[in-house]
Amino acid sequence: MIDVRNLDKTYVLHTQGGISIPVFKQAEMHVDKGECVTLHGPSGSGKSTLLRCLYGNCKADAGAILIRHGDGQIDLTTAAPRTIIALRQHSLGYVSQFLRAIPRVPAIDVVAEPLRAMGADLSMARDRAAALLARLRIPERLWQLAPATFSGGEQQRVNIARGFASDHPILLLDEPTASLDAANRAVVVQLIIEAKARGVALVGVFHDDEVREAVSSRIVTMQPEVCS
Ligand SMILES: Nc1ncnc2c1ncn2[C@@H]1O[C@H](COP(=O)(O)OP(=O)(O)OP(=O)(O)O)[C@@H](O)[C@H]1O
Repeated sequence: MIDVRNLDKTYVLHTQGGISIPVFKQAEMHVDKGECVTLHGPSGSGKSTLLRCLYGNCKADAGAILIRHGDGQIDLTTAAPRTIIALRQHSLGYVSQFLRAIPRVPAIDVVAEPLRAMGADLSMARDRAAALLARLRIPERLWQLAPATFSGGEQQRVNIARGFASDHPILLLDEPTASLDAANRAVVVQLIIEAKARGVALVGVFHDDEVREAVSSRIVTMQPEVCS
């Protein structure tokens, strides 16, 4: 589902004297259906950067990122913006660390939106959204409110519900359990295990050791590049 080949990434800080920050060189990764591959390594080793590259949010300097899309594959490093939009609509989901929702949209519609974009009808998408919000213990009285006033953990659970509501065959998870208590972490672990069983290919960063142990099919260890 994902094939990363010889990927290089260096940030260049043009506004700070052109300083270079090498992040990874010749990175390789392969993810099959039904696997959860975990990126692990010290702070600053490039886990979030690699995830952002896999979502097309960060441009690599060299190499290829092949993503399964329908019957074919798309190389994210060379794909046109409209191809990346189609890929995100149908094939590639992403749970970021923080919820970025359109203001004034009720939580239930924030969660239902990716399913609607895939063509689901409104009542089916809202039913699925409601089931996930309930599973993630968001009180029903909040469902019709916009998440802007929710607590950090509530916003993150809305974000997770949104990621798992759609049926993307690939799902990227950037520290989805960071601000959750033990009971909610357990729900997220269960959602990941169920997604694997459905054949979803997942790539995640999990700082919590127990979560990592529970969900990982394989762990890819990243080391910080040393500047010379
Ligand atoms: N937008 C950016 N511009 C310049 N440098 C960046 C940018 N984003 C990340 N970096 C640098 O790239 C390196 C890798 O950062 P990244 O956030 O990918 O690491 P990480 O392994 O996810 O870290 P953490 O575990 O602390 O979240 C760091 O040295 C960071 O300073």
